Amino acid sequence: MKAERVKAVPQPERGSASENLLFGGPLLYNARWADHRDAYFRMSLWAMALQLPRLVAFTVRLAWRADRRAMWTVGGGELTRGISQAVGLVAVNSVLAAVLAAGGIEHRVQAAIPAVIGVALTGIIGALATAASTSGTGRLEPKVERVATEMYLTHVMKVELSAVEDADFNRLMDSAKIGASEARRMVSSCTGVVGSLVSFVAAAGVLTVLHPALLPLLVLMTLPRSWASLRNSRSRYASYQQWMQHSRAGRLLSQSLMQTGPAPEIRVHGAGPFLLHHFRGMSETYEAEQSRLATSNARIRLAASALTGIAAALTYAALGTLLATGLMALSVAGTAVLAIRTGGQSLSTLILQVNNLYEQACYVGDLERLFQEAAARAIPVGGTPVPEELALIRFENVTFHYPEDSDTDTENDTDDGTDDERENARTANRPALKDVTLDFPIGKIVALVGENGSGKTTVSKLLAGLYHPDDGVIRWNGTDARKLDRAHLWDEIAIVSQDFHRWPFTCRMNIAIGRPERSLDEQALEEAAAYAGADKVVAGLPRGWDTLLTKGYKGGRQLSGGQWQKLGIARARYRDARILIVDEPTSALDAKAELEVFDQIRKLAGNGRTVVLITHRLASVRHADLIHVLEDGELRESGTFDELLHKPAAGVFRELYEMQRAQYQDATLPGPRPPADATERSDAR
Ligand SMILES: Nc1ncnc2c1ncn2[C@@H]1O[C@H](COP(=O)(O)OP(=O)(O)OP(=O)(O)O)[C@@H](O)[C@H]1O
Repeated sequence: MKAERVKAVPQPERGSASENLLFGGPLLYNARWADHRDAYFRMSLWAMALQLPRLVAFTVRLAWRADRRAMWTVGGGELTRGISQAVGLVAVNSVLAAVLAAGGIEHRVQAAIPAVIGVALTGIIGALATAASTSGTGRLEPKVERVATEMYLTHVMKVELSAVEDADFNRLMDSAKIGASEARRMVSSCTGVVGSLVSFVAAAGVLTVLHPALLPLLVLMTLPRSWASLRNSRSRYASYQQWMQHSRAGRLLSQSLMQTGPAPEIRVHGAGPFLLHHFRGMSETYEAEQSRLATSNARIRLAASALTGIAAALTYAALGTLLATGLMALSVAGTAVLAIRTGGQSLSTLILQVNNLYEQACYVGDLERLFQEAAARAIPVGGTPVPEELALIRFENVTFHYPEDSDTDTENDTDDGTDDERENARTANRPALKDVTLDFPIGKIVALVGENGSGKTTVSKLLAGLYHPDDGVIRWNGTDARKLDRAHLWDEIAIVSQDFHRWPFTCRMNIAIGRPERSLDEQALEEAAAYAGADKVVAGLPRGWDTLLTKGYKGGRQLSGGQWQKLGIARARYRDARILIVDEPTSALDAKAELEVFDQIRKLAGNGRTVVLITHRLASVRHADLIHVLEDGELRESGTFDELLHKPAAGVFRELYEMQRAQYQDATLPGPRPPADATERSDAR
């Protein structure tokens, strides 16, 4: 495919050529979305400043959880450092006062000695405190990140599937993930703030004692830079929020070039240069945003520097006036200059650290928000236990829509949209299941058949408790599935979905992960593998059960699609649940393996388990106890294989079956394949 030309001047609000071509439109979170949904964009600096203490407290709680001792070391170290700096400044003042006093030089030097010792001691104490704080921070930071990440993962792991599929929740997950690592950095920013605050307070105290007018001037000197830093942090954060989806898509492109999965297709289809070209296109669009940010930041900094310069000139002019008018002694002026320098430095560090803290707090705020959002969308814990003597699961008038993106523009639904847009909106809002009533008798094989997109997998996902109906109810022996304890419900279910996960672990773990809480049971593993025909796959691997099933790692092996499918079935078998859902279990299997698998599935139902079989191979559902036929999200017919085939008026099932049968009837065959040795003999002749 010929690559599209990427626009020289990217126009983010309309989307770059790459975004439009590959992702169907701009990937920015737009202002409308931000206005309505993200309070942080509407936040003034003042409002954020009010939030800051709460977010600092949140990080301190994380640090407390991670390592209390290290936290005390850091806090104590920073406090000691600041105090020693303050005492040092007072000692310097005493040294200067003694040296510049009247009298003989010998006498003056002697008088200064205790203060000099004080300066040295405070220096040593300050250095020791800094060392303690540095080592404490080094210990604390990785632990805080680990604790924050663990909390993040724990929350994410517990949300409903609908949240995981939601674009807004994904955005929050992205931002909060950064929050977990920013929490780590926030620890050192917090310690930096404590340290520089104490130093500043010390210098400010000394300065106020020297002359009260000097303190406001010192503060004035640093105000412009504080404003500039905070403003820049805020615009960086806002830009990140807006461009996050874009960056994720750019990473997706670069990662596809590095991953083993798409590697063969990328090579054979020559998609590499195409992807690289669009990676560049996406990056260039983002670079334009970064340039905009840099220019705006530079302008703000320049204005702030000019204002700081004016304030510094004012401060030193005031000091000169005090000195010239005799209102301040020379020794005091010397200390004042030192205090202004120390105080100024502390204040600059303080501003830098507060600025860091502010930026980090924005992300940590997202982490906190994720915790709240995840808690609101968490899978409920507890409920009615699943009935012991389960006889029937019934769908009663079930209607279900897949959750829509909250960012999806419903304006398309209005009269202003084009016909295509209205058609798209209509399709997007169409229910995946419409007023479906059907039964799953326990201990039987129930097949779900129908054309692509007819709703078979959706039925199985609702049955598995991954979603709840919008209308109607799913009853387990009469109890609404919503009321059932979801952990119990899932305990009853094993699922082999069409895209079951191929774990990049050993062969053993790829099956054992079907029941991760159970300690490894080698015999059960062997049985599950034999059940699915995966025993031959294991036997053919260089390290048997211990073979790593992923390419790109030392000793890693890749399996064929059919071999993977056997492992997937073995995994579900190892789970040993009462209800087994198999979605296209044999699509990648050869004819012999397919027959064997269906035979095994039948035997399973014979042992009192329920098998829900989703397949397009209609001949394979011959032995099902009950077949449900779906079309466009609606149940068209139900019955046994014979009932559906021999209905007086042909239904969907018979129509589909006839089509498949016709494909085989066209072929005229000369006879069965002769035995292998007979073929060889005839070839020899
Ligand atoms: N996660 C999802 N989010 C939104 N829509 C979905 C999702 N999964 C499926 N759909 C839509 O729901 C409808 C039913 O899909 P479903 O996967 O249940 O069909 P199916 O009968 O299993 O199809 P197939 O035979 O192709 O596997 C389709 O229109 C599909 O596009």
